[in-house]
Amino acid sequence: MAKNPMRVLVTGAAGQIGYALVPMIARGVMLGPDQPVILHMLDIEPAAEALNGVKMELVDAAFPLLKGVVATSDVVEACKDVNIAVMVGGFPRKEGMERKDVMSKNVSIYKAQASALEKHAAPNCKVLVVANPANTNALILKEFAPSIPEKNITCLTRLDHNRALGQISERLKVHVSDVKNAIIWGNHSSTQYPDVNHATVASNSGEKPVREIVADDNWLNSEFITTVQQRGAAIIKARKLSSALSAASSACDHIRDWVLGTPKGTWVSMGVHSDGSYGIQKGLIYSFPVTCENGEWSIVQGLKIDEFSRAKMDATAKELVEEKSLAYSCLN
Ligand SMILES: NC(=O)C1=CN([C@@H]2O[C@H](COP(=O)(O)OP(=O)(O)OC[C@H]3O[C@@H](n4cnc5c(N)ncnc54)[C@H](O)[C@@H]3O)[C@@H](O)[C@H]2O)C=CC1
Ligand SMILES: O=C([O-])CC(=O)C(=O)O
Repeated sequence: MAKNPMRVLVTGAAGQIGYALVPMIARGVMLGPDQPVILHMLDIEPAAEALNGVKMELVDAAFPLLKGVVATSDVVEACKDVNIAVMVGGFPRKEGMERKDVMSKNVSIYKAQASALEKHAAPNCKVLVVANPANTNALILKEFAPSIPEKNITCLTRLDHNRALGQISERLKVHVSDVKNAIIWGNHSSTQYPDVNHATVASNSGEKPVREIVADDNWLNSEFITTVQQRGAAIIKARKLSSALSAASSACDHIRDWVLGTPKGTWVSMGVHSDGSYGIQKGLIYSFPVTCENGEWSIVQGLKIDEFSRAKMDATAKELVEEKSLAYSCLN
């Protein structure tokens, strides 16, 4: 029997990530090839004409899974009964800025949209915050939408996770799908800690630790980490615009794995509210390794953390604590 359509909200849908993301959702990349969708697209009034253009293109593309499109600048209409909310709306950073430099413009959006989601989204709506500073926007959304369960509010660090896999695959000249279980700890910022201490590479003789196969701790502990941390800035330098197709694709990966589950033996990175695991302050939205099953994520437990990792995990947590107070000062 055909499934009922799921309603998927994309905010900032007239922007560049939105433009890459909505056709992926309409093609089934996010929720699977047998899951019909109704797209809810929100943007601000000055972008209404462009948003309508995106809607026209969605109609023109005749996607079999797309059962309806709502294009609006009314946040209540946009949030009505949505099952998934992908929060992209906001302002991207420009060359030379850190992601927290867009804080004052973006956190107020997340405070305002929190109550609309809380009041009008479907019960158990899953929320993914993409707009920067992603962890802190998600934290603000969580704090101003107290009736949405904490476990339903996440932020995107899957792009960083995929970047880490990509760098290892380039270095080893193996296919990226043969590399797994990297971890992004912490903030989606330049303090994030890309950790490959538990990552593996598939080979003819089974899975081998990335550290053993790369056999260059100096590279793994320095250049690899900074390349992943600075990849967003490198894309901005090259494109004069921040990453969009990779962000859209990673947002689909994040929701797909959350809803449909992670493959056995594989974990992914998600920004989720901390329950105190690995000594990270409770309540922060921090990126952890997670597995997903039956529509729920859980933090992978029991990984051995060495001194080098501990210091980096704490440094990025400290930045999140500082961002939280900066966010509240912007809201006052
Ligand atoms: N977490 C991650 O991995 C990544 C996050 N980002 C972030 O995603 C965000 C969007 O990036 P782009 O699409 O490149 O930017 P963009 O500027 O092309 O699009 C953003 C859209 O949001 C809209 N918008 C602004 N205020 C809004 C509001 N109150 N409600 C609804 N829509 C609103 C704008 O009108 C615009 O159409 C930025 O904050 C960017 O830094 C970008 C790449 C990766
Ligand atoms: O770097 C930026 O500003 C955009 C972003 O978050 C990324 O590409 O990871």
